[in-house]
Amino acid sequence: MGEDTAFIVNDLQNQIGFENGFSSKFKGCKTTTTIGDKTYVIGGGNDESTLSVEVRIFYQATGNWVTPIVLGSKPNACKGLSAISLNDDRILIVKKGRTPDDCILFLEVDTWFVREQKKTQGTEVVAWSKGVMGDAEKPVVISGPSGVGKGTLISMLMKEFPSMFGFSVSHTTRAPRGMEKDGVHYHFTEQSIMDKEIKDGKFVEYASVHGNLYGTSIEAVEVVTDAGKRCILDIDVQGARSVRASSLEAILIFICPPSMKELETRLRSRGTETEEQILKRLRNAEVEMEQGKLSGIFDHILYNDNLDDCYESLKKLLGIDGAATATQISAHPGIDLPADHSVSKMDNKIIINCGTPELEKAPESLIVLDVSSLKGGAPGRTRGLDVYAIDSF
Ligand SMILES: Nc1nc2c(ncn2[C@@H]2O[C@H](COP(=O)(O)OP(=O)(O)O)[C@@H](O)[C@H]2O)c(=O)[nH]1
Ligand SMILES: Nc1ncnc2c1ncn2[C@@H]1O[C@H](COP(=O)(O)OP(=O)(O)O)[C@@H](O)[C@H]1O
Repeated sequence: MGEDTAFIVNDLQNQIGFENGFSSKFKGCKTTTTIGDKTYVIGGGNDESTLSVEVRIFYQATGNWVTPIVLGSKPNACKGLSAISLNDDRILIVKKGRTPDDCILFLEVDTWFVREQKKTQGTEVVAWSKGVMGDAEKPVVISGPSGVGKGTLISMLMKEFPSMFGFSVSHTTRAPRGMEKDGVHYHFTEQSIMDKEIKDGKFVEYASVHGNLYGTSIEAVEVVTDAGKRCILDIDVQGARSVRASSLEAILIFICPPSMKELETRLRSRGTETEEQILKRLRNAEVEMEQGKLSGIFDHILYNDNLDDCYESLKKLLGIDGAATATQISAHPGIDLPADHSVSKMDNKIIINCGTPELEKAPESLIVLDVSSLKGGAPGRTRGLDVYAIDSF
């Protein structure tokens, strides 16, 4: 059994004077944890309404401070913050809050996602990820050639199960079609802006498709999961390959047309592309079909011949073909963690003591966080948490 108590911030403050790494406005509350020769100082100010939790890294070997690039949604500053390292690749942060995704957070410091970002950025990178209870349903990736019916199938799913599924709104540099709305169908953007956001690590994946840039932002996926819904992504084969290699742990489905002739008919009858664009999409469709069927990227292949039949098969794959299983992902139970708490680690369990030390006779209340089944660092989310409370002892 190993035990690893959370750092006492003042000790490190005295030893290395970490005020150097923070501006004076971050005087309020900080916590630290050390992994190897790096000490991560994580802190926020006293004004909870305006500031977010900031991160600095102190290199013990050289005595240097680094301000890393911070990806993901920064949590708001608050008074009670504790940090504890898990497997040397992420730091568990516990803070005052009412629900697990509000008070249990992870700062990824050496996960696959962060290592990839460090390579791209050439500097220190850390990423915030919210703790998610249990095995939230995996995101669903739908791919297939232009005109095969991806959008139609996704619309049917969202219409029948509006509280269960949420669409990941991609960014694209292509022009909007007649009925398309910015922020609903796509975030329509410019190449230079999107290039910068990609460089800043804001995207889970991106690809150049039919001459335009398309990408899924971390935020697009987070917005859906924050609403307690299962995320659906409509992305091309290159994007699906990136997702397959990532920690997103999605189910990947490729939709095939009954024939190339029928694909052309659908594309033409949709009437949204110029002749030149149609020809380009049909040429690309040949390659996409080959990669979709043979690459091993996809978990399932569906043929969209008769639309209703294909939709029924899709629901079956997602486990929602019977009314009994068509339930919404349940909301998180509240845990109401106070600012005044202490955190320690025993094996795969984090023990959060919410007792009030000043009141000697007050019953101690423990919250136990089981981290033995953590699933990946899906950008923005770390699944597989089990949280339970022991009221008093
Ligand atoms: N990699 C990637 N591909 C995307 C994304 N959003 C859309 N796509 C793909 O881009 C391609 C073109 O999409 P679109 O212009 O809407 O045309 P459509 O395929 O005819 O509906 C399709 O294969 C989409 O699946 C994204 O965020 N990432
Ligand atoms: N099974 C089907 N049979 C006939 N037409 C279909 C079928 N599925 C979709 N369509 C039609 O084909 C066109 C292209 O579908 P869409 O969903 O826009 O494709 P994608 O999103 O894959 O580009 C639309 O006009 C749609 O109504």
